[in-house]
Amino acid sequence: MVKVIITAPKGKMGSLILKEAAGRPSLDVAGALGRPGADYIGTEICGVKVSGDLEQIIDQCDLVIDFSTVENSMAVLRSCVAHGKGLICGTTGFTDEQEAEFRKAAETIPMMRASNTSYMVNVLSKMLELGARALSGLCDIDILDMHDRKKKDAPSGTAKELGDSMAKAARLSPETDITYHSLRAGDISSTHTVFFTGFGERIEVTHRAYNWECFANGACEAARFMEGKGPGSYTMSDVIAGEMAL
Ligand SMILES: NC(=O)C1=CN([C@@H]2O[C@H](COP(=O)(O)OP(=O)(O)OC[C@H]3O[C@@H](n4cnc5c(N)ncnc54)[C@H](OP(=O)(O)O)[C@@H]3O)[C@@H](O)[C@H]2O)C=CC1
Ligand SMILES: O=C(O)C1=N[C@H](C(=O)O)C[C@H](O)C1
Repeated sequence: MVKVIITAPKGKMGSLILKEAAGRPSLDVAGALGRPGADYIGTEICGVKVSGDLEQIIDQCDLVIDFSTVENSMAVLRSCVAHGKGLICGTTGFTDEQEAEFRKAAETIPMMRASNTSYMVNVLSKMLELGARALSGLCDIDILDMHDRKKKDAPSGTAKELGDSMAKAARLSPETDITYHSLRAGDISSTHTVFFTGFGERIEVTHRAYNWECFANGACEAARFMEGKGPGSYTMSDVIAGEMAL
């Protein structure tokens, strides 16, 4: 059983992950980390005590699951490195320098950076690699991500990851061969469409999340996958590989 600490227990993602993880026999939720000073610090959510200080509780876990803010995630990363704990980070919007710090950390701790933990999105990514390999040079490739008006980052982390994996598979540049578009409006839940646009014809591939449960389920699957793993960089592709026999 993996002992986890879950951050942001009042956040849209953190609250769903906590609820899902608390009901899974494969996970033991050892604690939750809330925003210091928040009125819910010291209370219990889903039967789990919420602390405002990771240093006080981190030794009780094997792994931290963090879907919060860029600022908090950087602090969580440094704590995990200092204490030799694993980390699944689903937060998006990091700078290139911050992403490099995650990669460096993977030399000493088990690390999973995953901008999208939905099983279907990670299957979609494999399908898109095939599309990009078959169609590169024959069409334009565009990615449109649509999210609610409160989302902080654009393009989404998913759009960037899908672009990176297509570019790698088809030997393209993710910056110059793929174009990114973002719409932030109302309460749209995560929607990604990839357009392969030729002349006289076009392919559009879309993933729509109706809510955030697919991401919470995937985060818990990822935590189960991380059990017993040593230092290194792991991805959702590794998590789904067993299920897809890839
Ligand atoms: N990888 C994936 O599959 C997915 C990733 N995401 C990403 O996850 C991140 C969070 O998204 P979402 O849940 O929608 O955002 P929310 O705004 O709902 O949640 C952010 C949470 O961070 C908490 N927080 C802020 N500072 C701290 C701190 N110092 N210590 C502990 N908690 C803190 C806030 O606490 P408080 O409530 O007290 O303000 C809040 O609950 C985003 O980057 C988003 O893009 C989202 C969906 C799926
Ligand atoms: O903020 C969100 O909602 C989501 N963020 C992630 C991203 O930036 O790709 C994953 C998913 O799209 C939901």
